[in-house]
Amino acid sequence: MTTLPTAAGHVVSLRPAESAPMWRAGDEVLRATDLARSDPDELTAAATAVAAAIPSALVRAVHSYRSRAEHGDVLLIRGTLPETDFGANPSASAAPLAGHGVQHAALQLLGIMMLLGEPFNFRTLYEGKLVQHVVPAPNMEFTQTSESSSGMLDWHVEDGFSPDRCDYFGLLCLRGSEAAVTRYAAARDVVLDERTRRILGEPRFEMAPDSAHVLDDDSPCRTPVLSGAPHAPEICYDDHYLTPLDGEAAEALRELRTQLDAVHQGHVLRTGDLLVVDNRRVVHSRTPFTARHDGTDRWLLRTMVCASLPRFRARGRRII
Ligand SMILES: O=C(O)CCC(=O)C(=O)O
Ligand SMILES: [Fe+2]
Repeated sequence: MTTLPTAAGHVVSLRPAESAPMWRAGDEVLRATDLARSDPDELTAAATAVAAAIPSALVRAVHSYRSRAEHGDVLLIRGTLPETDFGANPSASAAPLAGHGVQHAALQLLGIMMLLGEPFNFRTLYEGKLVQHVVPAPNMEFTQTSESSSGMLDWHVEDGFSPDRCDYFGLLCLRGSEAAVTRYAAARDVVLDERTRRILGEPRFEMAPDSAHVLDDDSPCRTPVLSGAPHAPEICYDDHYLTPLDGEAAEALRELRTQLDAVHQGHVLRTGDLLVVDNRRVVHSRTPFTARHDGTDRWLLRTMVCASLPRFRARGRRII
């Protein structure tokens, strides 16, 4: 395994010999089970077989990321999938995990993400699927959702309207697009004067749910934008769904927005790349790409993780 600290985050590249035990564990699971019929708890339990086969160097890298994140709040793990044809991509985020290739990939994604906590989803998001497809969908090109393509997917955190938003999410690339750059900016990298920082730390903002959620009540919640310890600041930001409640708050938000553009890093995801993002400390976005809608489009799998076991248990279920 090679590890490469960069300004953007930490990159870990697995050699095929290191990934092979995980792939074999996945194959064994799939010989006995069709995961398309598994519920979210069964899917998670199945992925423990992959988790148990993770090479120790990767366990160490993920542990160092989750405990100190000294190389950044994003971790890129490369070489997680064998060179396989994953077939035609589905054209909706909530599509089932159909077929051996995508089920295999879902197990790798869940198996590794479990090192950070418990996978979960909102029941209001993509039919509560534990593993969602990030694929371009017809007529969704310019939306601010996982199904967008021709339009920029602007700066956001996942589910900023909810205190239950994930602590981490993982994006596993089955098929990339050279035009699609996944961009990220960490709260600890933005440079702001004391006054702006103070205003952003006050609940002078409202965050509304994004359009991907199907909700009865879509009223916004009051929130600060920056929070947490000074050495590990957290951020709750969205270009479209966050509203400042006064003029000073609006000005502070504009300064933050400028900083996100100034300090961001980016990565073009390729097959087998797993990008792990700290959703409490990082804002992300994705540049436009062209969708063909012919089954050969860019295709990622995404899952979200709750890192606090007491918080996870208090919710009482995996799909909340
Ligand atoms: O497509 C990407 O690289 C990012 C996707 C994303 O941010 C999302 O689905 O919310
Ligand atoms: Fe996102």
